[in-house]
Amino acid sequence: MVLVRDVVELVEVTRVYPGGVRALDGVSVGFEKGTFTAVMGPSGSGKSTLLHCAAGLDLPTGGQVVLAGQDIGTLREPKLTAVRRAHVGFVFQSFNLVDSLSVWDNVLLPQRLAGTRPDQRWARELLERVGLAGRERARPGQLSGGQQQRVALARALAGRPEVIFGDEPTGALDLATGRAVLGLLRRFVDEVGATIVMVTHDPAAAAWADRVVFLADGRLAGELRSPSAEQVSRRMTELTR
Ligand SMILES: Nc1ncnc2c1ncn2[C@@H]1O[C@H](COP(=O)(O)OP(=O)(O)OP(=O)(O)O)[C@@H](O)[C@H]1O
Repeated sequence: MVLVRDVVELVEVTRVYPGGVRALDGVSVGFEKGTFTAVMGPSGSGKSTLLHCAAGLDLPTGGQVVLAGQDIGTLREPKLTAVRRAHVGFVFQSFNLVDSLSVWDNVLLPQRLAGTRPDQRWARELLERVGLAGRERARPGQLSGGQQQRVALARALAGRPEVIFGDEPTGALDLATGRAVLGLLRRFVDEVGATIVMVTHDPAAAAWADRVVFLADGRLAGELRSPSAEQVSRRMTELTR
C-alpha cells in the first residue's frame, strides 16, 4: 500500500468575512507531499482566502486546517506564527524582499526570525540552484525582477518547510522570466521533494503543476491532473460563463 501524506489538509473549511461575505464555503482539499498544485478560479472565487487559511495567515470561521499534523485553527498568536515560521515558505507576486539586507541575509531571515540556526550549506546550494551563486552580497534593488523572485524562492526553501505557498509568483514577471521561475518551482518539487501550492490566473503557469484545483463561489469546482494549458483555459471559460 502506498501511504499518501497530505502536508496540508483543509476539512470543510468555511471563511465568512465580517459583513457576511462567504469567501469559502465548506472546502475540503489536501495537498500531498512532493507535489505541485495550482489553485485557479474566477476573480472573487476565494483563491487568496484559501491560500491564507491553508498557510495560517488567516483563520477559518468553520472547519479545520491541519498543517504539519496540527489543527492550526485551534492555535492563537504567537503559537500560530511559530508554526508558520517552522513549516511554511512563501513566494509573493511582489517578491517581498527586505531592501536594506543583502541577498544572503534575506535568504536566512526567516530562520533567524524563527530562532533556528540557519543551514548555511543548504542556503548556498539553493542560491546555486537558482543561478545566483556569487550574488550573496548584492542588495535586492540591484537585481532584476526575475532574480529577486529567485532570491525569494531560495528564501522560501531555506528552512526546508513542509509546504511553500505562492500567490501569483510569476504575476509581475515577463513571459520568459516567469517561465524560468516556474521551471525552478517544478525542479524543486521533482529534485528535492518540495511541496508547492500556487494561486495563479495564468493557465500556462498552472500547466506546470501536477494538479489544478478549481474554485468557484467559494466552493471546489473540480480538478485536473497533469493538465495542458488548453485544458485549463477551457475549464476556466466554463467557470466564468
Ligand atoms: N478582508 C475581506 N473582507 C471582506 N470580504 C473580503 C475580504 N477579502 C476578500 N473578501 C471577499 O471574499 C471573496 C473571495 O475573495 P478572494 O480574494 O479570496 O478571491 P480571489 O479568488 O483570490 O480573487 P482575485 O482573483 O480577484 O484575487 C470576494 O467576494 C472578496 O470580495
